[in-house]
Amino acid sequence: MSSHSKAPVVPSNPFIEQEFGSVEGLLEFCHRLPKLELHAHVNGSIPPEALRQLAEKRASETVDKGEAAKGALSVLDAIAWKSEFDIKDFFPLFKHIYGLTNDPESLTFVMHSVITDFENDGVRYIELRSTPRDDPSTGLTKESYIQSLLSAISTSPAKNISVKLIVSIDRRHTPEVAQHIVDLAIKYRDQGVVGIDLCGDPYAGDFDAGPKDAIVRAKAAGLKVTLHLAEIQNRDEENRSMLSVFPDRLGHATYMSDDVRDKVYKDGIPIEMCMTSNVLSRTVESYEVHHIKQALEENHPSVLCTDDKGIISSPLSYEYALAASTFSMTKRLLYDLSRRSINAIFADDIEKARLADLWQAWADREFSRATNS
Ligand SMILES: CNc1ncnc2c1ncn2[C@@H]1O[C@H](COP(=O)(O)O)[C@@H](O)[C@H]1O
Repeated sequence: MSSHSKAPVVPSNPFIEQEFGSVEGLLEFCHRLPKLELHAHVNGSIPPEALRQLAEKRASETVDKGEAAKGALSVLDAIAWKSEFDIKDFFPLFKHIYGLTNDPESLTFVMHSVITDFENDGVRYIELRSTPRDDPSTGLTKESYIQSLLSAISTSPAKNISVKLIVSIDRRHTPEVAQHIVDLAIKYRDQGVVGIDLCGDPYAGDFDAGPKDAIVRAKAAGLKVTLHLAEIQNRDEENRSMLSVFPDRLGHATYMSDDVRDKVYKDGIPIEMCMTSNVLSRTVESYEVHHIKQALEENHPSVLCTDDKGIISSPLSYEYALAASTFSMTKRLLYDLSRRSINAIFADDIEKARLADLWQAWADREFSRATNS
């Protein structure tokens, strides 16, 4: 098996040397910086070591589950691809992971690994998202899937991170399934569910004929909504229809026509930016031309996120470091970017105030230290 790929290389330049001393200094700062993660898919965020452990455990079990293990090991192999990768190669990987994360025990293991992994990277608040699934082979239902994730959140050993759940609808889901998922999100909203996401292969499904009505109902019920929008080109009609449901945040928002971008910017809808994921899946050519550049220049609310950290191998601290290196961002600008992301969270004002205090205390220590030294 090929070895697992490394996190992206953060290039140095004179600005980085002046502001952070070195790339190591930059990475150390970005690791220490308190961060929020608002766009992370659970099954795409499983640390490779955890996936391997799960696969090895399954391989030692029944014949059928051994097949699932083989599939997952092939994902670990695929993770070493990088240079030949494309967004169309991405979605088939998940069916292999799903063969392993299909009962409460494995879901708990996975959630604990994912949460601890983000905590260890200095993430202090996370909204994890996941698509509820049935699996007749284990008796898993969409409802027991959500219950398993929520119960894993409450038993997580990670104590320095606050965790919420966004329930995802897949673009391939029928309107009935989408409505059922919204029912479940409403049912569990007092237990940690904060919103609904629309995700999945952007080449599949049809927003108007599929999940739109369910998402309108979710909004009417007071749930927050985030939509993967414009991840690929030539979806202008769909993008306009998506904006008509008043999403609270957008994922990616890469290929917006002028009128769509004008509306998104005018309405100040925060965008979850996943730079490495976009570059590796080739929906964006390079970090330098990533659309976060324009958003930062125009002061549009932008949140740095990882998307599928288990597959793309880039922790959130690296996304900050890459932004600093690419767009010459100072320590203060990185802090402000992270701090402003608090405004975009789906949790209530009490949680926002708690986080604001946490961030302020960090800044007081960090920046007075810098002034005093
Ligand atoms: C590359 N960018 C992306 N664009 C759209 N959807 C994505 C995605 N990355 C992941 N997913 C969605 O998240 C699911 C895996 O996590 P959960 O099973 O929900 O936890 C994938 O099946 C896909 O539907």
